[in-house]
Amino acid sequence: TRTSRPQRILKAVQRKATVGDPQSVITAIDHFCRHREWAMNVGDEKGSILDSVVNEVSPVTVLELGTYCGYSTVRIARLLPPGACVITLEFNPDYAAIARQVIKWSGLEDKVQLVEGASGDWIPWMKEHFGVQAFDLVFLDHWKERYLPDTKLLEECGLIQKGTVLLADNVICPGTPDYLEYVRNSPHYNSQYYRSHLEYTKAEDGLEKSVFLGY
Ligand SMILES: Cc1cc(-c2n[nH]c(CCNC(=O)c3cc(-c4ccc(F)cc4)cc(O)c3O)n2)ccn1
Ligand SMILES: [Mg+2]
Repeated sequence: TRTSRPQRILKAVQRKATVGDPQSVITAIDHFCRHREWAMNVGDEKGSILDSVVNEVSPVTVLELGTYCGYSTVRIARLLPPGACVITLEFNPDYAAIARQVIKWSGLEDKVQLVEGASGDWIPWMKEHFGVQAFDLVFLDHWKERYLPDTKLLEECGLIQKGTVLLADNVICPGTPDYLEYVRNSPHYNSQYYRSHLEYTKAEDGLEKSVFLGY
């Protein structure tokens, strides 16, 4: 097919959503991915859990690993108060280009910093480049085999401190077994599993919320 799936998602947003209305962007993407083409957005069911965690944490600085088309970026940014922001990392330049336009359509570009590149390359530069002390919330939604190494890297770089909340998508499907084992057995994290379903399907999936307790 001539266009990519992310391009078709953007087209659905431009056709169905209202500029400056983040909820209409979320609704348009969910409708398209449920009724037209599946895509790897966190989706409406797990998205509601994400919303409740964002509201509970009321973070000032958020790190999102794995932007894709910007669906969860919009979900998070729409709940942030003035002055708060989400830094989101995307590896694939084509996904990043679409995400920028989706975020712009939602009117939330002032609350979002989208960075292109690999998590492992960028995390060590976060403090210096963005003036970040530590993250209040980290949403892990990138390559599943990078969840554990990047969590350890965030710890080493001092970007996780007492009270930081890690929220991980896809801990069942596709699955992140080594990450789950780590946060559930570490004395430095208090973890809980939110059972749900893989976006737009009946397959089991869920989010794992882990609060860092300090050293
Ligand atoms: C900064 C940085 C960023 C990245 C990065 N950027 N964007 C991503 C996307 C990662 N997401 C997924 O692969 C994913 C897959 C499924 C899925 C697929 C197929 C199935 F059959 C079932 C489930 C479902 C999901 O919800 C997912 O999130 N990684 C990588 C490295 N460094
Ligand atoms: Mg995901």
